[in-house]
Amino acid sequence: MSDDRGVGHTTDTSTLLPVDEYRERISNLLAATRERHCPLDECLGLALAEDVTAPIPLPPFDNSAMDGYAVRAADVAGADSRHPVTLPVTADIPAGRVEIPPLEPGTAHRIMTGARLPPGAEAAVPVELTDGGTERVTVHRAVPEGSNLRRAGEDVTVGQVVLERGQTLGAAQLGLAAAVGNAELPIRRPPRVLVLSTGSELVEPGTELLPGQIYESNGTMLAAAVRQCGGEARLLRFVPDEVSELHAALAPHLAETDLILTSGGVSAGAYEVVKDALAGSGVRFDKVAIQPGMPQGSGHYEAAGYRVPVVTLPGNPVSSIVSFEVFVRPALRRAGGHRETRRPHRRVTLTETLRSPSGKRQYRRGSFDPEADAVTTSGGAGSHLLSGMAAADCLLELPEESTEVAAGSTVDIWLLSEN
Ligand SMILES: Nc1nc2c(c(=O)[nH]1)N[C@H]1C(S)=C(S)[C@@H](COP(=O)(O)OP(=O)(O)OC[C@H]3O[C@@H](n4cnc5c(N)ncnc54)[C@H](O)[C@@H]3O)O[C@H]1N2
Ligand code: MOO
Repeated sequence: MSDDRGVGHTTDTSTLLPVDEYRERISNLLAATRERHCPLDECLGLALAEDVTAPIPLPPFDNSAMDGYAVRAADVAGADSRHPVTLPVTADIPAGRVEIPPLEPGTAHRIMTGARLPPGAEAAVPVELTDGGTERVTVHRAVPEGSNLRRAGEDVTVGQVVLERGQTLGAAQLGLAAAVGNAELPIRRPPRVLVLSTGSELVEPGTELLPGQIYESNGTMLAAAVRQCGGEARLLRFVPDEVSELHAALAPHLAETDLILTSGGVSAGAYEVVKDALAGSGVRFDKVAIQPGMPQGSGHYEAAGYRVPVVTLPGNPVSSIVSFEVFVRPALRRAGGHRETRRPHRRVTLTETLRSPSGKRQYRRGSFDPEADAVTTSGGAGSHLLSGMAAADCLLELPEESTEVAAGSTVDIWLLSEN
């Protein structure tokens, strides 16, 4: 039975592995993935393998920032509502027009936003400050030289590094890569993760649930967590608590797997299939000084000439996702070439008093209030309380030495919504 610290009293904490040491061990388990070139629309969330430099400036040419008229500033210098200036319109320049006639003194060209500026033009007069004429245009207000223009290279210069190796490619980064002319980018291949749950009590969601059965949820959750951090997940759903079935499920996938990630079957019960199948064959089972997530396994799965890294997470759903966050996510980020391997951390004020188990680093689930720079827990400490995890936008990190953290004190949080 667990107390409200979310941990039973049976564990001798002096034998537990420190959290940071175990995280390091998992990170060292995975090799960096290979570099390859990838079309832009397949690069979202991946890490850049090389710096990207701009072969062209941005904007590539001087252009108008407004729909209106390209003019010489002196030609409209005296214009106001009582003394409008009228100029002949001698060309029409839509965006994309390549050949542009020069602007002669005393004339205007009608020009659209993004269209190349004609030689000789010094400003653009927005159409709202004119009568909108197409043969002749009457300008009601003077505009200073340089108004409403966008100069070549004012955003990006030729040779500038626009994206850096290790950067995670999001929407804006991919937009910039396209804007300077890249059809593809050098990226690091996402780590391929085989996700497998174990447990004879598990039933496919969407089917009937009999007494004693539960819907399988860890596989879906962990596969999504892998994808969210830039990995490629193959979800094998689940196998019953049978050692032979576990080996059979893994066999067809070993050639194209960088990490086998299991959940369940690693604690002290009579039917611990993961432990039974993997112990003594290159996988170590340890207890780590973390709550939730104490029983962990890691090493290499060796079969049919393959040697594939494996991490076995505990089956309790919150233990499973929290230990993914703490141990597996940083390893996958590093293997996939991402510069940022950790979630953003902040020090914020705790709104309530929390008890935590001595000798274990506890991760509680929380809601961060950026206005108050404060955090409140979402649900209790129990490792079965998945709805509190789903409501959370951060993890609270309570250190090993603390048994009580008072309301008003400062705690570390990891923001789950960013990066
Ligand atoms: N005598 C002891 N019992 C337990 C210990 C211990 O040290 N001594 N450790 C406890 C802790 S802490 C954890 S965490 C769990 C880990 O157990 P397992 O990894 O062996 O996981 P299971 O027993 O298979 O399942 C635990 C729990 O989670 C549910 N589960 C499992 N897989 C899934 C899934 N894919 N989807 C949804 N839910 C799943 C399962 O039904 C159980 O309720 O052990 C404690 N016990
Ligand atoms: O305390 Mo267990 O590790 O339920 O997670």
